[in-house]
Amino acid sequence: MKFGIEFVPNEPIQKLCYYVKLAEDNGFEYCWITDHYNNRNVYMALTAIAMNTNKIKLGPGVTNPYVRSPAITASAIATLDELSGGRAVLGIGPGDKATFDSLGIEWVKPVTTLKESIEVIRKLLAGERVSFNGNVVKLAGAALAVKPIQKKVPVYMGAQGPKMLETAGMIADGVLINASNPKDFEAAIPLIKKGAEAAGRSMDEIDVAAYACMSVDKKADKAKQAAVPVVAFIAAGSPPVVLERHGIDVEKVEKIREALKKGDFGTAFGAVDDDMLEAFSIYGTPDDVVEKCKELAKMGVTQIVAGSPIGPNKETAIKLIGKNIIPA
Ligand SMILES: C[C@H](OP(=O)(O)OC[C@@H](O)[C@@H](O)[C@@H](O)Cn1c2nc(=O)[nH]c(=O)c-2cc2ccc(O)cc21)C(=O)N[C@@H](CCC(=O)N[C@@H](CCC(=O)O)C(=O)O)C(=O)O
Repeated sequence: MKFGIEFVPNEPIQKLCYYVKLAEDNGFEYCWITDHYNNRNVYMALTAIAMNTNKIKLGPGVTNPYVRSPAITASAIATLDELSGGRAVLGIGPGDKATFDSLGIEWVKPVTTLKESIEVIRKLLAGERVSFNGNVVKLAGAALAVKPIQKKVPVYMGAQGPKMLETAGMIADGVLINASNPKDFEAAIPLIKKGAEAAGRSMDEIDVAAYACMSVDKKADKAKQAAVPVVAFIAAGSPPVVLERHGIDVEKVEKIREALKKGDFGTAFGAVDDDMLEAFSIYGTPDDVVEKCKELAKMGVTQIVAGSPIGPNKETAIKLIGKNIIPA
């Protein structure tokens, strides 16, 4: 099992560099930085992290082809790969509607847009002069003047919907799935497999990553409390099919949604119950978390990404994961 770590760049980048270096020293292999316009810039964060680390692979987890043209993403990834000595990975997904609404961007054909974007990004990174007349993506003789170090920069897709998962199986080197519970992978992996088989690929070529809400502490209850706020947002953003899969009380989720909209975090977090915590996070002592990681491995997960909050105390949690969970 590979381990990754996710950070939202919503705190000073110098702090992120410290945490990622600590994660690298504790055996984490991947660092994923989320990409939302309202947080610190993803590529500036990745640049600083690349300059402060030596081994950990790093990349956006995940960017999207709407806020930046695929050629700009290809240029950023080639630059990151050169700067990091060949450690860049590209995590790219369809982005989210709320963001595009606030930016006045039309969310055109996400599956097609992802497919075409990944195709042209790969061509640009391979040093080709690209003319492409797709349904969505158009290029006329575009080429990069910067070459990545890696012959083939791994491309991971952020995906949750069935078509997106199938597409990831067809074209991606990895899939980053925002989920923490084996039931979600029971549903997702057959779809990825279907896409892989349709493209004549084997599942061995695909790194299936659980992009999980994780909270680790020596005290289980402290870990549980720290997971509550993140789980509230996940529950509120989960489609009905996911709530049903986990038998989550829809009324309680509606209550959380309304409270979050009003900024009433006390009510929202107070409505988070154990079913939601089980469904949408991996929390507890290192031993608890090892057991949950083993269950995910049995489902076919090959990378576990420790996502927010990581633990009540990030530094302690990173060390606990490095010492007790990664080696297990
Ligand atoms: C578009 C959407 O795909 P989805 O994968 O479910 O999107 C949910 C999330 O994956 C998406 O919002 C991600 O960008 C969220 N996301 C992040 N989003 C961000 O904006 N920033 C992040 O940092 C981020 C991180 C992240 C990490 C892991 C992860 O799994 C997701 C992450 C969807 O609705 N898909 C459906 C429908 C697809 C569709 O639109 N089909 C249409 C059009 C077909 C076509 O496009 O050609 C049709 O059938 O007509 C499906 O897959 O079946």
